[in-house]
Amino acid sequence: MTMFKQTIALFQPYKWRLLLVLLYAILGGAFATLPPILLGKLVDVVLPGVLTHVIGWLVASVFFAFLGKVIFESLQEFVQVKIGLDIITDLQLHAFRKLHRAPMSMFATTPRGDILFRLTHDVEAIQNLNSTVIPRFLQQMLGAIAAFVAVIAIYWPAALIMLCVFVIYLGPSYLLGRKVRKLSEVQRDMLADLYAHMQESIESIRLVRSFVTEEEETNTQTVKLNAWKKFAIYAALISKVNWRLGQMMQIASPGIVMLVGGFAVWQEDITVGTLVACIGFIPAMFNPIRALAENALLIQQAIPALHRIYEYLDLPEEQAAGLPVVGTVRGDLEMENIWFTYPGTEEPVLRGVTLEVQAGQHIGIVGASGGGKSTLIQLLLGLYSPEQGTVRVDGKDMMTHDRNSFRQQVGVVSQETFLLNSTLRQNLLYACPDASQAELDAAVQASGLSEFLEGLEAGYETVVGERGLKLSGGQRQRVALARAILRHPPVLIFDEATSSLDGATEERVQESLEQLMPGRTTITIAHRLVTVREADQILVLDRGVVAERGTHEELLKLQGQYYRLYMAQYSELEKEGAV
Ligand SMILES: Nc1ncnc2c1ncn2[C@@H]1O[C@H](COP(=O)(O)OP(=O)(O)OP(=O)(O)O)[C@@H](O)[C@H]1O
Repeated sequence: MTMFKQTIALFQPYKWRLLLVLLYAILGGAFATLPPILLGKLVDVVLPGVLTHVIGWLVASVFFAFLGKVIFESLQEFVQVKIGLDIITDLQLHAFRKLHRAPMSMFATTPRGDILFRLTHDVEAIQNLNSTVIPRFLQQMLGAIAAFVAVIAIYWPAALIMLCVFVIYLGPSYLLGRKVRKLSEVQRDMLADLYAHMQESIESIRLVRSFVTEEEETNTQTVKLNAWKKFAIYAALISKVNWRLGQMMQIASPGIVMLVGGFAVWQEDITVGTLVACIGFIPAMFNPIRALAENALLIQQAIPALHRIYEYLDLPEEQAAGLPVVGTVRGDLEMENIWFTYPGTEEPVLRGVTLEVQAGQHIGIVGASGGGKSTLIQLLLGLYSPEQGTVRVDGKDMMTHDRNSFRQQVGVVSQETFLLNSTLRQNLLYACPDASQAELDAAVQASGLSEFLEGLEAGYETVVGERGLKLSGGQRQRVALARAILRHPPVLIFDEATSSLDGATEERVQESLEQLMPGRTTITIAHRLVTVREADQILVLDRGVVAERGTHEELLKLQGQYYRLYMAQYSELEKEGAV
C-alpha cells in the first residue's frame, strides 16, 4: 500500500469525528474573519464621526467574534488531538501486533534497537506533530482560506498580491523542505542505528566488562553521535533559512498591500476602512505558511518516521490468518524430506531430513555442533518454513494449520532461557497463568528449584532482574524447566536443557525429566549422549543430513559416528559413574 493510502486507512475509523473537526474549524474560521471587517467599519463610520453611536455595537461584535473563534477552535483542537492520540495508539499497536506475527527471519536480520526505535521514537515523532502542529494547521488553513475569500470580496487586487507573494515563496520553500526531508530520512536511520548500538552495548554489559571494551564502546558511540550531529545541524540550519524566508515575506506583504491599497484610497477606489481590513487579514493568510516554516523540521522528521512504521505494517506474516487449529495434540510427529536454508545464506542447513516419532516416544538428536539440530526443532515448531518437505503433527500438515495451536501444546526448554524482569512467580506462570499454588510447588520440586527457592527471603516474589541476571545459568534453566512442566504438554522438547547444570543437579533434573516423559512425545537434543541412551530412537545429524539412526545399542553396534562420539565421552562418563 502507498503511504497515502495507508494514512487514509488510519483515519478511516474516525471519519465522523473528523467531519465534526472540520465543522468546528469552518465555524472558527468564519468567526475569525469578522474582526478585520469590523475594524474596517470602525475606521470608515465611527472614527470620522459619521455614526459614533454604533461604536459600542462594533466593539461588542468584535468581542463576540473572538469568543466564537476561541470556542470553536478549542473544540476542534480537543476533538482532533483525541483523534490524533487514537491514531497513534492504533498505529503502535498495529505495528506491535504485526511484529509478533512476522517471520522469525525478520528478528535474525533486524537489530532489536532498530525495532524498538520504530515503536517508540518514530511513533513519538508523529505524535509531536499530531498533538500540536496538525490541529493548528487545519485552523490556520481554513482561517487563511476564509481571509482570502473575504479579501477577494472587499478588494481583490490585495488578494492577488498575496497570491503572488505565496507563489514566490512556495518555490524555494518546497526545495528547502525537500532537502530537510532527505536529511531527516538519513538522520532517522542514523538515530535508530545509534539507539541499536546503545541498547546492544548495555545488554552486553557483562561481555563489555569482561573484555574491558568500555573505551571502544564509547568510541563507537562517539563516532555515531558525531555523524548524526553533523546531519542534525545541517537540517536545523536549512529549516531556519526556510523560516526566515517566510518571515521576510510576511514583513514584505503588508508593505506591498499598503502601497497598492494606499494608491487605491488616493484614487478613491476603496475606503481607508477597506484597506485597514485587508491589512488586518494578512496575518491570517500568512499563518499556514508561517506554521509550515516554523515546524518544517518537525514535519520533515515525522514523514520518514511514518514511513519507517509503515514498513512494519507491510511486513509479511509468519502464517496466513484463519488457518484451522490442530486441536488436542496426541503427539505423532513427522518431518519428511526437510530441506532448509536460512534466509540470506547460500548453504542449506538441513538436507533431506526425515524424522518420524510416534505419540509417547522419546527421540534423541545428537551430532557435532552446527549440524542443524536446533534448526530442525525450529522447523518442527513452525518458526521457519521448510523450502521443501512436510512437517506433520498427528498427520496434519503444519503449513496448512495454525502453528500457534500446536506450539501452545509444546513444552520447550532450550539452551537459552528467557526470563522477564519480574518475580519468580510471574516468570513461572508465564506460560500457564491459571496454574494453582500446588501445581507451582510441584513444578518447582520436579525441576530441582525448591532448595534455591527456600533460601530466598521473598520466595516466589523475588524479582529475578532484567533477563534473569540475578540468577545463575543453572537456576535460570531450572525456571525454564519448571515453566515447561507447568504446561503439562503432550510434546516436550529439550534442547541442551541441562547443559548449564553441574553434574549432581543435572542428574537430579534428568531424573525429573524422565519422570515427566511417560505418555508424552519427547525430543531431546544432547551433546552428552548418556542423556539420550534410553531413547526409542536416536538420530545422528551431521551437516544437515541424518548420518545414522537407531537405538543406543543398534548405533553402538554400527560402530560409526555415534560409536566414536560415545567412546570419546566414555571415559568422561565412567569417571562420573554414569555408565
Ligand atoms: N539465524 C540463522 N541465520 C543463519 N544461519 C544460522 C542461523 N541459525 C543457525 N545458523 C547456522 O545453521 C547451522 C546449524 O545451526 P544449529 O543451531 O541448528 O546447529 P546445532 O546442531 O543445533 O548446533 P549446536 O549443537 O552447537 O547447538 C549452523 O551452521 C549455524 O551457523
